[in-house]
Amino acid sequence: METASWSVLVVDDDPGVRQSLRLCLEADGARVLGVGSAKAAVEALDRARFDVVLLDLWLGSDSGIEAIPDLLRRQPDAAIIVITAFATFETAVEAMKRGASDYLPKPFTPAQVRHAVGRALESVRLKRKLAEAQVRLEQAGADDDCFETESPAFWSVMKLLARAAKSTVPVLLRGESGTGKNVLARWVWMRSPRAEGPFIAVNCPALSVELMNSTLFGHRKGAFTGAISDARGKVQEAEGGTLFLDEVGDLSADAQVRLLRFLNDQTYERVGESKERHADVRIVAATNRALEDDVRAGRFREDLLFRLNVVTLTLPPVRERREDVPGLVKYYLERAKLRQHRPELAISEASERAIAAHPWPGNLRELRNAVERAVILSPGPRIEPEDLGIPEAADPNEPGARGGGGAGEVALGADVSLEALEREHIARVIARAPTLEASAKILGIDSTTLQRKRKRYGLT
Ligand SMILES: Nc1ncnc2c1ncn2[C@@H]1O[C@H](COP(=O)(O)OP(=O)(O)OP(=O)(O)O)[C@@H](O)[C@H]1O
Repeated sequence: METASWSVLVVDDDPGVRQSLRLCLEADGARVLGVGSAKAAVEALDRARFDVVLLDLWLGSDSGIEAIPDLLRRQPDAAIIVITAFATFETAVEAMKRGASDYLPKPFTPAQVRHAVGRALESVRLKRKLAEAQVRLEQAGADDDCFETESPAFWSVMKLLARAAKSTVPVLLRGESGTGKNVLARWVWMRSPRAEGPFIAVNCPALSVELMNSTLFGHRKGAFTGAISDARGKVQEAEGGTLFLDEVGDLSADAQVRLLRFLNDQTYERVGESKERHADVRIVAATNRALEDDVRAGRFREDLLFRLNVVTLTLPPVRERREDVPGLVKYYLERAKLRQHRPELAISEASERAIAAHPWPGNLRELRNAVERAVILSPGPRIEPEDLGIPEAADPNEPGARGGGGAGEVALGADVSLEALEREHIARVIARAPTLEASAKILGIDSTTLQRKRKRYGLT
């Protein structure tokens, strides 16, 4: 079946079943490990990477179904195929809900096992290829950035930004996740008189509260346990250039005080030192939160907000710049075709309709990932909606097409797959809930399952 090295974890309390699956899959070139309990499966996944897990649903006193989330938490990109002698539709649905990718009823033939594992392996490889492509895309940055626009909302942002770029005043970029705040922060720097200086980006939520001040402002040797030598902070690294504070609302109270002082007179002190230092640094900050709410809740200093707010621009979400979508798709498509060596690939009319109807809650990031995904996945000469991972939209020329549907609407009971319904529902809940935790709560699933589903549906 496969020549490259691949691995399967068989989880079954019956040694006979483990042995026969091992023989069948090893004959095809798999590395197979058999274990008899959910606990042993978890330990195996902690120790080594597996492509496919064949999981019996009845493991003596353990329940295979219960174990699925735990197994996926360890290796989210592994495919789990559940096997059981008690095949019922309900257990299959339950297993899928918890993240299994397929279902194999006992008794099964070697051919059925090979077929199911082969399919799972293919999807695991595609998933990994997509994840790698996504990482490469995020790293590629400027190569794929497009600032042409037909949207009055985006146009006025760009016009103001171009003016602000020439000065040294702080800029605050607001907007939903994926609207391009990081990209525009760089854009400002590149068009500013400080383009020759450094661009230093700090992702504030990634900093631990304990190390936030020292990361930003540096520290003196011995200032705290682990401070084994003097260290300069990001502010000093950004001397003569621009310091970009992404998700600035996540700064600790103490770091907010230090930043406010720095914005007032460009002075600061390293942690554990009383010597006043000076740096010539322009601050660009971004947030996808309503900082005014944080001010009201006492989480963010109002005086700091006023200082950061000198030029504030709110980037419109994709649903409010729909006129740009066809141009952006064309732009992403041309580049993705070059990258993936598929110059002949075209886009179907059904895909164009689906793209126009989809709400794109993940904004530009989601749009670009969907196009890249489609260029990788599309088996034929034309990209179809399923390659993009978005639901089909009704054809207005077809008799019986539903009228009055808003952007991206998927009607209950219409000709749509359960998967499309689930995707759409998750996308909408994420778009309106304040946090991912809140979204998970509304959806009745845990945050890890939500993360996995977001990844699967490209809802980044
Ligand atoms: N001007 C642009 N042209 C084309 N694609 C863009 C542009 N801006 C952003 N993108 C795409 O969207 C992705 C996300 O952009 P970016 O990280 O700047 O968004 P963000 O608003 O900072 O998101 P987050 O709040 O999640 O950090 C980029 O990697 C890129 O694929």
